[in-house]
Amino acid sequence: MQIQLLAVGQKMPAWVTEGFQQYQKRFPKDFELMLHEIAPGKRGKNADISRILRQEGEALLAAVPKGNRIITLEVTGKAWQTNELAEQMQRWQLDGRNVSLLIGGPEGLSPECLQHAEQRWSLSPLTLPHPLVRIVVAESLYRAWSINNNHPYHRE
Ligand SMILES: C[S@@+](CC[C@H](N)C(=O)[O-])C[C@H]1O[C@@H](n2cnc3c(N)ncnc32)[C@H](O)[C@@H]1O
Repeated sequence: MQIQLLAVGQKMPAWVTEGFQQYQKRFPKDFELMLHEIAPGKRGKNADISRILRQEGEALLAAVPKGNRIITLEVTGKAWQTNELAEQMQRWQLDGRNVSLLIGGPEGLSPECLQHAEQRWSLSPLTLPHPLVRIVVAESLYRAWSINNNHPYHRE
């Protein structure tokens, strides 16, 4: 299966790119984690934030391949424990569709993105900076994958 990580934010510092790739490269060929970055809107002095949010949301949704399961990353989403995430991953695989995980920009995700979500995933009750979110997501997915595949990465 393919998991597409769709994130608002480009031109990340090297530590973010390296951190994400550290985990991305560990997945086998039949379980691909792909990153698709969306350009953030320009937030000038008098920027119309609701318009920017809507445009970022449109760009995110336009990048989702038809039929994918959409899961939004939200502070107020469901906080899965690692074994629960591993179970979710098994369900996603049985379902046969690929998955798109949506990460918002500085003001979060647009209402349209939230409406399209089949599931909402929270990593923590803390609001995390969006560059960090993609790394934590990649590591958490890799850990869940390792549980489902009896790989020694995860230890109880
Ligand atoms: C800087 S945060 C946006 C904060 C914004 N005020 C909000 O409430 O959504 C950028 C993005 O990172 C993701 N994010 C941040 N913290 C998160 C958490 N604890 N769990 C899941 N996603 C998180 C969300 O997708 C969010 O849209």
